[in-house]
This record gives sequence, C-alpha cells and structure tokens, in this order.
Amino acid sequence: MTFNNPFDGPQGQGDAQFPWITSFMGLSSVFAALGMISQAYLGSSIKLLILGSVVETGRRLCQWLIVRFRFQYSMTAQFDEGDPAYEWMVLFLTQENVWRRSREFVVNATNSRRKWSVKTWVDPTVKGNAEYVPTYQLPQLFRWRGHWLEIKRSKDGTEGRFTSSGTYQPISSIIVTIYTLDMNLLSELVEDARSRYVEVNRPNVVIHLADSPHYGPAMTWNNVKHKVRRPLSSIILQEGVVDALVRDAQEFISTEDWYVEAGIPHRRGYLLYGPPGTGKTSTIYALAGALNLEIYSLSLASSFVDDSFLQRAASAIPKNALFLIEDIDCAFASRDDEDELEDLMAVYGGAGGVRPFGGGEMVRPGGRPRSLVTLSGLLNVIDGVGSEEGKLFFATTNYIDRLDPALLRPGRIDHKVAYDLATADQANALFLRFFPESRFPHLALPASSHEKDDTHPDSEVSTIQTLAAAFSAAIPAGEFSTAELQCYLQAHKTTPAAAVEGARAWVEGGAARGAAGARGAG
Ligand SMILES: Nc1ncnc2c1ncn2[C@@H]1O[C@H](COP(=O)(O)OP(=O)(O)OP(=O)(O)O)[C@@H](O)[C@H]1O
Repeated sequence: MTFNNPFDGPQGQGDAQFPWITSFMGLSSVFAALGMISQAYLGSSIKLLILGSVVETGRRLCQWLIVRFRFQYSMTAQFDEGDPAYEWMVLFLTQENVWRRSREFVVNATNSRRKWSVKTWVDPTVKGNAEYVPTYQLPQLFRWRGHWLEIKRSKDGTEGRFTSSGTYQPISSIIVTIYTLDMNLLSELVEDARSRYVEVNRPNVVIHLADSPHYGPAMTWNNVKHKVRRPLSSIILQEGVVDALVRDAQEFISTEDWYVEAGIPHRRGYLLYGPPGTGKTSTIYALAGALNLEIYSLSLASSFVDDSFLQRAASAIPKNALFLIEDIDCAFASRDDEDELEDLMAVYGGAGGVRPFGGGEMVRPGGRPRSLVTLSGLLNVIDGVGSEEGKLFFATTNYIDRLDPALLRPGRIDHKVAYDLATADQANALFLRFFPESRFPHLALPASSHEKDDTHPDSEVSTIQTLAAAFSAAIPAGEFSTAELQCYLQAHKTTPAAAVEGARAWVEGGAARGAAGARGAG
C-alpha cells in the first residue's frame, strides 16, 4: 500500500528533495502517539478528578451532616474549674469511671483537695493512698441512662492561676456533649451529679477556700476541703447559745418567701467574737454541717485579696451557702500597723509569731499581714447583689472593739455571739467529753459509797463525774481558752486521773501562763 503525499514529486524523489518532510512525518507519528497516550492520561486524570471531587463532596457532606446532627441532636455544656458545678461533674465522672482507659496519670498522695482521679486497683485490700489523675484530653464516650455522652477535658493554658507553691496551673474545663433531642437531659445530668456530690459529702462539711491569686473569671474558689462533720453537741458553750444560733439560721433559711414578699434582701449576718481558741470557727463548721451548707471561707489578710477580688469571690458563692470571713478586723486600713503588730506579738508570744491554737494567718515580725480590702469594699460586698440569695454571712474577730460601727449595724450583722474564756462548767463538760463513760466504763461506777452528790444525796456520783468536778475546780474560771484546756487534756487522753492531778501544777506553771497570753484579746 502506498501513500501519496501531495508534497511528493515523482515516486522515490520526494525524500531526497524534501528531507525535512520525512522528518516531519516521523515527528507527526510521535505526536500522534503522544496524543494517544496523553488522551489516555487525560481520561484517567479526569476520572481521578471526578472521583476526588465525589470523595471530597462526600466528606464535606458527612461533615455537614455530623455538624447538623450534633447541632440538632445534641447539647453541649461547659463546666469550668472554680465553679461548684465543676466539682459535681468531677465526682460524677469519677464515679462513672469515665477515664478508666487512660494510660497516662499524674499520681499524688491522697489529700483533702479536689478529686479528679480514677480507681486503678481492683483488689479491695489495696488501700487508695494515692490519686491517679488522668492527664490526656482525648474525648471519651460513655453511656448514661441509655444516652451517649461525650466528655472532653480542656486545659489550653490561656487561663490559669499560681498555686500556693508558686507554680502556674492552667484552669481546666469539662465539656460534656449529650446526644439527645430531650432538652431536659442536661439539667437531669447536672442534678444527678449534684445529688451524688451531696450524698458523698453527707458525712463531711465542704469548705471552699480562695487561697491563691487567679487569672480568669471563674477561678476565685480554687481549693476544696472536706472536713468530717462535727456534732453540735461537741461545742461547749454557755447553755442555749448554740441552740439559739441554730434556730436563727434555720428560720432564716426556711423563710425565703417572706423575705421576697417583704422586699428585704434574703441574707443574714452573724458576728462571732471573743478571744482566740474559744470555739468560734468550730461553731460555724458544726452549724454548717447540721444545716447542710457548704462553707466559702476567705481570709482578708491574704496578700491577693483586695476589694475587687472580694467582690468577685462573693458573687461566685451559690445560693444557700455560708460565706465566712475570719478575722474580719484586719480589713481596716486606718489601723496603725506598728501598734497592732506589738499587740499581736504580745498575744502570740514573740519571734516566731505562730498562733498557739487553731489556724489563721502567721504573723511575722517586720510587718503584720495587711489586708488590701477597705471598709467600703467590705460593706459593698455585704450589702451588694452578690450577698443576697439565701446567703448566711459569718464573720469572726478577736477584736470587736476595732470594728467600725457601720459594719455592725443590723442588716449587715444581725446576730452577735460573744465567746469567752472557759467557765467552770465548760471545763467540766470538756473533761467529760474527753473521757466518755463509753471509753472508760470502769469510771462509770461511783468511786466509793461515801461520794454522794450534796445536792442530790440519793444519787450516786460516778468516778468520772467526780474527776471532772475536781478538774474544773482546779482551773480558774475565765483564765484559759477551751482550746488551751483541750490541748492540756490531749496530753493525758488515756489517763483522766493524771489529768486531774497535774491540773493545778499546769495552771501555775509558766508554760501554761505563756500560752494563756491570748486571754487578753477581745
Ligand atoms: N467552746 C468550745 N467547744 C469545743 N471545742 C472548742 C471550743 N473552743 C475551742 N475548742 C477547740 O479548740 C480548737 C480551736 O477552736 P476554734 O478554732 O473554734 O477557736 P476560735 O475561737 O475560732 O479561734 P480563733 O479566734 O483563733 O480563730 C478546736 O480544736 C476546738 O475543738
């Protein structure tokens, strides 16, 4: 077969005459081959392109559907550290064992701080003396009452606080997504978490503290402690004092409607004043336990507590809680530092300046803890919006005479309770509390038949009552705080007779006198 090329001359001459045509012909077949190949490639590229677009569209559609699904069929709630609801959620998740698949933990010795931990042991004989806190932040899915919940823990570090040891700690949040159409489920979840929290803490009093400066709106109350409830009967005061206080607080809590109808802010202020170690703080803790109230306790002497911190802290306290400010007298800038330091040094015994009993601030030579809170800042907080809504405001002081009358007026302080150094009756009651007949059954019997109570000649007085009477007779009334007597009795906790025998010597002894320096306060 021949191919007549129009450019060709006579057969066989063309190539010789037009060699470029030959080369062009060669190229054209190369181009043709290339064209075919590229067509094949183009075809598959287009196919790939279409396939890619379909996949991408599918992916976006899925994403969109997931977002739509999440939007329509789920609710998301965030719980920020520092808010009481965060504590409820922490306990809820711990009980639900949500983080059990975690493989990374921070391990701390068990302490009284918040628990964000999982139980990693199954053997019941293993004692949990350490907390295992999951560190990773991947979302976790679990089922609760037949619904899927997704939990994330965020700790992005943008907000945080400095701990008391000076390290920066980011604030964490818990983000809960519930897959449901039922809008009530979130409040049911929160209520479930809250009631579990209340149940678990029933034997305890929960105390929220603001013990470090914070950077972030939610982090005012950054430490939670749980104290075993103290029965009101263990508070030894003049007859009727504790009962009157409890009645007053109970009545306040139960008459919210009346306050609303009368247009009176639903708050009540109490001031407990008197020498150190006479039971002011103990009374408040026992009262909070009896009335199921959580305590929010703040020391105005903390270096980071100023008017605005105090305002934020007060407004972050939930309804039906007890707001406690200890040593409220240190709020007043008009005080003369030097005089006060001298007073306190005399009271607390010099160089170290450590209080002999109870907690509170350390007083160091060279400058007493000075509150940045002003009187007007404090009054604003007591009067302010944040102080309404069923809050019981409690303040304690060793120096009632240093308080401004503006602070003491009714509406701010509605109920004052005076505490004093131990009476003979208190010393007697304290002795009987230390040596109960249940622990010393042999002392429940009369010491001898001639020991009859003069006032009730027919009654037989038990040995322990005789010892208690002897102890209280040895302690001069109004000279020692109950805390001091408690400290002395602790040293003889298994030997009541020795406690009585040594009491007079202890009273006369120099050590006891030194410790009793606090008696002048108040
Ligand atoms: N009236 C009391 N009844 C029972 N225990 C008391 C009493 N007073 C003091 N105590 C005991 O003494 C210790 C210190 O008491 P508490 O902290 O309540 O005193 P305080 O008056 O608040 O002292 P401060 O003014 O220094 O804060 C506690 O362990 C408490 O058990």
